[in-house]
Amino acid sequence: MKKRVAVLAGDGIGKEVTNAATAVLDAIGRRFHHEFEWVHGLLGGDALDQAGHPIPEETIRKCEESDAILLGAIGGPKWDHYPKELRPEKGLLQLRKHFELSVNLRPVQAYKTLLSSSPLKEEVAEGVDLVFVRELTGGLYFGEPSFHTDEEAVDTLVYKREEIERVVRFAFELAKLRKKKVSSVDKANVLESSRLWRKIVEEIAAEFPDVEYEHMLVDSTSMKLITSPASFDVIVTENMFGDILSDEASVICGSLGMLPSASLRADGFGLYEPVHGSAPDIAGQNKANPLGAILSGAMMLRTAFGMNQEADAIEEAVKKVLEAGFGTGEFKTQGGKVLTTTEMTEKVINEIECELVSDHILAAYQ
Ligand SMILES: NC(=O)C1=CN([C@@H]2O[C@H](COP(=O)(O)OP(=O)(O)OC[C@H]3O[C@@H](n4cnc5c(N)ncnc54)[C@H](O)[C@@H]3O)[C@@H](O)[C@H]2O)C=CC1
Ligand SMILES: CC(C)CC(=O)C(=O)O
Ligand SMILES: [Mg+2]
Repeated sequence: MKKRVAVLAGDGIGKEVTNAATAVLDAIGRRFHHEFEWVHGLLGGDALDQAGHPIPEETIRKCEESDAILLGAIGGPKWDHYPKELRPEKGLLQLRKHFELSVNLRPVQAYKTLLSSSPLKEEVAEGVDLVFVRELTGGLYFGEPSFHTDEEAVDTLVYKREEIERVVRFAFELAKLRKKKVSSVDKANVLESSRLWRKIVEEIAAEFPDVEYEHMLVDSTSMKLITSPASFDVIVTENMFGDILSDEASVICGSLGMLPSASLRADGFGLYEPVHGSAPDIAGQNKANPLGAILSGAMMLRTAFGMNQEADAIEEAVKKVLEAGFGTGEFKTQGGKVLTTTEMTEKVINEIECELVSDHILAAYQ
């Protein structure tokens, strides 16, 4: 099956981890007889430098003509002084808005072999398997007016009923397929938008009597994510809270570099990217953990193309490499082996190709 994927590598480690993801997906293509056509486009600071805009028209067109979007990361100090409309981050926000990618899934899983790398006690991190369902195209990141002068600064937080309904319903549907628990996170003791959010959660919860739900305030949620992360199943929340809490939760499994994500439109079209940013502190050093990007590739296979077996193959390969004690430099590996980005990518590809050999052997004796 041939699939066309727009690849927007972006800035900093975005390029390194996206190369890793496409190399792994090519290995999957060889094993399962799929062809991926990679259509490269500019986004972020790189686009600003080369085309004068953080999201050129041509990039939008390439994405429109593709079956899915694979993204690295954007931004960096080089572009921080640009006016807000030209900042790399604005390019990413416009992309999300243009494609109406309103539901952002960020799964967090504790890998047994990485428990010792978690800043949490092993018994606290163990068994964590939760997913953030984050609203992605509303709230503070998009509200107008938004400006600052030397004397004042304004950001606007607006949520429309339908924006809340869409993401909350998605969270309940997802919980039905998992452990049947939704934690809705807001700041309803202070914010009007959170009060509407809470009301809508109650309405939608009534449609899902078999799903348990709770309302939680964002401040105490940030504490509970650290003290009892395994108590969560599906966490649904608005744009900024989801952004912050998911970075916090990433360290449960030892590194921000491990977390993948999918950003989905109502019809299933999606963008797949690791949760982390462009990491200017390690960019260009072949140090970045590529697993968040590689696992985002697995999410793409499963969600965009219905390639479940292929997605499983990537996730299994990642698990095996971690179980063998390999990790990238940011892990506090205890006696494990530290790999570069390219070495880690090769290890994952080797696992996939090793299975290819055994598939061939099995086929010969069928
Ligand atoms: N989706 C995106 O493209 C995002 C872009 N950004 C942008 O990235 C830039 C840097 O932001 P930061 O706050 O530093 O966040 P960051 O996520 O880039 O980095 C935070 C810390 O985590 C480490 N880290 C991140 N990804 C890693 C990986 N794959 N392997 C190993 N270590 C990793 C970095 O080295 C750094 O110490 C900013 O310009 C920001 O706007 C930030 C978040 C998301
Ligand atoms: C870079 C921003 C636009 C958003 C962000 O940090 C994220 O979506 O994780
Ligand atoms: Mg973020």
